[in-house]
Amino acid sequence: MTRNNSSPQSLFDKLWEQHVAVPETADAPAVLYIDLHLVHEVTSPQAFSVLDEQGLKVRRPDRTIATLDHSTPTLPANENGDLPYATPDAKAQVETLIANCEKHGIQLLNLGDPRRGIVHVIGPELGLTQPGKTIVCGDSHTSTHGAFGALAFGIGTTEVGHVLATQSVLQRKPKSMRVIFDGALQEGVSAKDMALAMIAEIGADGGQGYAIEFAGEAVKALSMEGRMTLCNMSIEAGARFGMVAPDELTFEWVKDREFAPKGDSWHEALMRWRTLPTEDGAAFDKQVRINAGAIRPMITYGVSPDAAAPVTAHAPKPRTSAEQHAVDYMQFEPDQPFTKAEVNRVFIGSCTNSRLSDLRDAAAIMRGRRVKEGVVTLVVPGSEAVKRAAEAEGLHDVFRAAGAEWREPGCSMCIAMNGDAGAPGELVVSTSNRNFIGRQGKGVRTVLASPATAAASAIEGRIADPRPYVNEMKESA
Ligand SMILES: CC(C)[C@H](C(=O)O)[C@@H](O)C(=O)O
Ligand code: SF4
Repeated sequence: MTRNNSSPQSLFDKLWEQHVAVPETADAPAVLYIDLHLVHEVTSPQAFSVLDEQGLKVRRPDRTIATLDHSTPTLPANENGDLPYATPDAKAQVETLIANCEKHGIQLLNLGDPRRGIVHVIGPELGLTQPGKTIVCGDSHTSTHGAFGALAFGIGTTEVGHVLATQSVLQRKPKSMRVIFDGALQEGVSAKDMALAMIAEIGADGGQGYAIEFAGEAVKALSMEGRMTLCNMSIEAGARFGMVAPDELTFEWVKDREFAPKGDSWHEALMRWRTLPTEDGAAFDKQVRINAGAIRPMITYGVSPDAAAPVTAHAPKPRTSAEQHAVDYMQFEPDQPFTKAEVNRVFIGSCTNSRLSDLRDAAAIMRGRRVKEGVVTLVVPGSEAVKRAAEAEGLHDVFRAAGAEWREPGCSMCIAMNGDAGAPGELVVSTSNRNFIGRQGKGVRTVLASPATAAASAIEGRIADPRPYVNEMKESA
C-alpha cells in the first residue's frame, strides 16, 4: 500500500499496514496476515471439523497454540484421578481439543502442564504476545493482548477454521478512536475502574466499529497487568480492538519469557518495537478524554457493562423499558445506596482480573480479616503460573484464612461453563467483565467490580468501597 511518508501514523495504522497481505477494496475486505493464533476448547471443535471435512492441514502449527480454560473444573481430581467435569459436554470439549492438537501437531497447554491457564493470561505470560504482532483467537476478549502494542482481536468459529487453514483473516479496517486518560488515579482505584468508567461514558456500543488506543498519563502509569485489564474490556464498549503503545515497561515484561526473542533477535525486535508508538499529530476518527483523577471505585448495577456507577452512588431511576427490565432483574431500587445491597457470593478471577497484581490487591484487603459469614468467595488464579507465584507469596493462605476458596486456574465463574456458578437470585460481586443475565448461573445477579472492591465486599457482605481499607493500610505502613 502506498502512503505519504510525511503523514504521522498511529500505532493502529502501523500495525494494520504491516500485516495487510491483500489490500481492501470496495468489494472485498483486506487479507491480514496473522502472527499468532490462540485456540481454546469452546470455539475450535467446529473449526477443526471443517478442516477435516475439506482435507486441509493447519498451515502454521508453529504459530498456533492451544490451551484449556473455559470448561475445565477448578476443583482437583478425585482419588481415581478423575476431574469433576460439570457436564459430559465440558469433558468432550476438552478431549476434542486434545485430540485435534495431537492430530494437527499443535502445541497444547494440556491439563497438568505448568503453563496452562486462561488463553488471555498465558499468551502474555509465555512471551507469545509481543508488540507489533497480529493475534487472533476465537474469543471476544482477545483485545487483552493489545496491551502490548499488538493488533489483537476476537474472531468467530468460521474464521478460526480460516486462520487454521490459511494463517490469515479477512477484515475491513475499523475506524480509530483514542481514549485519553488524563491525570493520576486516586488510591484504591484501578484499571478495572477506568474500564468501567469509560464504558459508562461511551456506552456498551460506543466503541463499535472502532479500534481503540488507550493513552494519557494514567495509562502510561499502569502496570502491564493494568493495561491488560483495560484492553480486555474494550469489547464491552463494543470495540474489538484495544491497544496501548508499547514502552520500556512492555519490553521489560516480555524480556526473557519462554517465547520472547533472544540474543540478536531480541535487539532487532526492540528496534522494531520502538518504532510502533503513535506519532505526534496522527489522526483519529474520534477522541475521548477522561479525567482519571475523578474516577471512583466503580460497580455495575444493570445487565450491561455500561450500567456502571461509583460504588458510593445511589441506584438511578430507570428511564427506558430496558432499564426497567434491568432493575427488575437486579433489584436495585431507585435511590438505594449500592453499599446497602447484600452480597451472597464473590468471584475473584477471569481474564480481566486474575493476574498476580489482582490477587495481591484482593489479598491486601482480606489479610487478617474474615469473609462475612455465608458469603461464598472463590479466588481463581488465571493460570498455573499465577497460582504458583501467588502461593510463593502466601496469598493462598491469606485467602483461606479469610474463609475464601482457593481454586485451580480457569475461566470458572466468569462464564460458569465449568459448573462454578451462583444460585438463582444471588447477588455476586465479580471481577469478570460481563454482567449479562444468567452468565454466572440462572437468575444470578452480577455486579462487576475491581479486585479491591470485590474483596471489600466479601468482608462486609454487602457492596463495599475499598478505599477505607486501602487508606488504613497506607496509614499503618
Ligand atoms: C466462549 C467464548 C466464545 C466467549 C467469548 O468469545 O468471549 C467467552 O470467552 C466469553 O467471555 O463470553
Ligand atoms: S475468563 Fe471469562 S471473559 Fe475471559 S475468556 Fe474466559 S469466559 Fe471469556
